[in-house]
Amino acid sequence: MRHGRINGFMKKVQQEDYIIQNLGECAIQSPVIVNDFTPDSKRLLLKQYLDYSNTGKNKDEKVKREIPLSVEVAGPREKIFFDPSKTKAAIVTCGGLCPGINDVIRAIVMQLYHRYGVRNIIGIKYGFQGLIPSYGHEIVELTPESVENIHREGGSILSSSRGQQNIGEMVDALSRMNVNIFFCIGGDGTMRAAERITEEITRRKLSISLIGIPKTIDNDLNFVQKTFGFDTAIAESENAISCAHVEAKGAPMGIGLVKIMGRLSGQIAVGAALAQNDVNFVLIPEVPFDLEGENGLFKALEKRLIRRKHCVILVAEGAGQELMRTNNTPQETDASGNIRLLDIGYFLKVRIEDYFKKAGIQINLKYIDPSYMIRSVRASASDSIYCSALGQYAVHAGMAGKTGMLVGLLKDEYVHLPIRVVTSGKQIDPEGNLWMRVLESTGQPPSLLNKPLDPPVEEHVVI
Ligand SMILES: Nc1ncnc2c1ncn2[C@@H]1O[C@H](COP(=O)(O)OP(=O)(O)OP(=O)(O)O)[C@@H](O)[C@H]1O
Ligand SMILES: O=P(O)(O)OC[C@H]1O[C@](O)(CO)[C@@H](O)[C@@H]1O
Ligand SMILES: [Mg+2]
Repeated sequence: MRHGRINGFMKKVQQEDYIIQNLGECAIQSPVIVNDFTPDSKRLLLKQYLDYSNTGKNKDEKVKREIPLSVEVAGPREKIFFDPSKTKAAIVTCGGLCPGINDVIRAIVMQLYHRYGVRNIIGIKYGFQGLIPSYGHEIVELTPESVENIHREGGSILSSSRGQQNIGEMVDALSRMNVNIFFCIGGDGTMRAAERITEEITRRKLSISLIGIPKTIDNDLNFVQKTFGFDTAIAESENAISCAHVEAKGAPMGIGLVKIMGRLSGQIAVGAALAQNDVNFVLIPEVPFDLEGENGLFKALEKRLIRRKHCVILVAEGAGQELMRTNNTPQETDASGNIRLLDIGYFLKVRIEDYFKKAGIQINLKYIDPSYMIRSVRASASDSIYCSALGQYAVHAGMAGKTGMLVGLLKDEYVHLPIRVVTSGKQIDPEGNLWMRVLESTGQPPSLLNKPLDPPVEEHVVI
């Protein structure tokens, strides 16, 4: 039996209260096409926590061996590891810019200063470069006054960078500067670096806590329900999609083609399509498609144009890369080792125009690429709320001496995740409900392939 607070009164809540009424037996087959129907017998456990505080010694052993799959819940701890009056904290921001970085920096500084009384907080400039003396970047002091208004601006007051730095040299710098807690704000690359930095700190037996905060508009960190900046990026994409829709409807046989960021995952494209509902085709890296052939994109587009006279296509920048590459295409990478993508937006524009020219159908295609405009803005209200929470929970974790971990939302709960589990990359499941909802709301064919793909060998991690 559980208790719930309703209108200020405590009310006993029992399992019977959660039974849903049915009008009667359902005897008619549903016309909805999905891979998995949801049976009434599938239920969500309500806020189940597990408390193993009275287990005596070897608690970690107990978690490893006896406790079912679970993660540590974030929050202030009764006992902390670092003495606030002697604690020095450092903050770094790495990888691409993202809405909300300044909100997180502000939240960390305010929480350290006002809740814990930490007075020594520094900012590392230009990502991990700032820890390498030869770059000559200054170290900046962070105070409540210096961060007071930074959340009103996009970008990062500390700036950022890409490119690998020597792990040993970075740990030398942290140790030389007597840093006790190192907050790393970044995406998958940053977390891979953070994992290696933690290993080196552990190898040297240093008492430096490393806490990650999940930043990236791509929302591609495993187990993290949502990275900060993602919601804002979706909201910012809306304008480009609306404009594409207006342009498509404003001319005979109009096509609005929008390319949106999203390197290895189409999370932003999917989110924007579901938020916008003017999109007719969503193309993402996780779902391959053919251009030509009876089931390919061109034929589907032609059918749609004949039927509705206009069409909006939203393509994630990482989609359809295999259509543009030949065996001789060089595989270029950026300074951090991320694969440089070929331009699917321009490629599709040229190929679609070419197809309809050959088919003798006059179209009007307008191509929009909002590019960096979706990530260099300030955070939306919902992202700002998320960023403050992440900053606050990161400080609680750091002060408690936790390390090699990241704070994040999982199943609507703030949790501590070991950094090693988040870096493997999160993608949209083409068989999952999210993609099914995209297919339903766009009306695009379930597959734009002429030949079905071989079934996947690996199983998806389901959380
Ligand atoms: N395996 C690694 N070892 C050491 N450093 C790494 C490693 N992977 C990435 N880094 C470094 O981490 C930093 C951030 O990585 P990256 O540029 O890939 O951005 P990110 O954190 O993934 O963010 P985003 O994808 O949102 O831009 C870079 O300085 C990069 O060189
Ligand atoms: O800043 P850069 O190096 O051009 O990076 C662009 C990439 O960064 C991201 O914005 C975030 O990883 C991606 O969506 C995009 O592919
Ligand atoms: Mg990345």
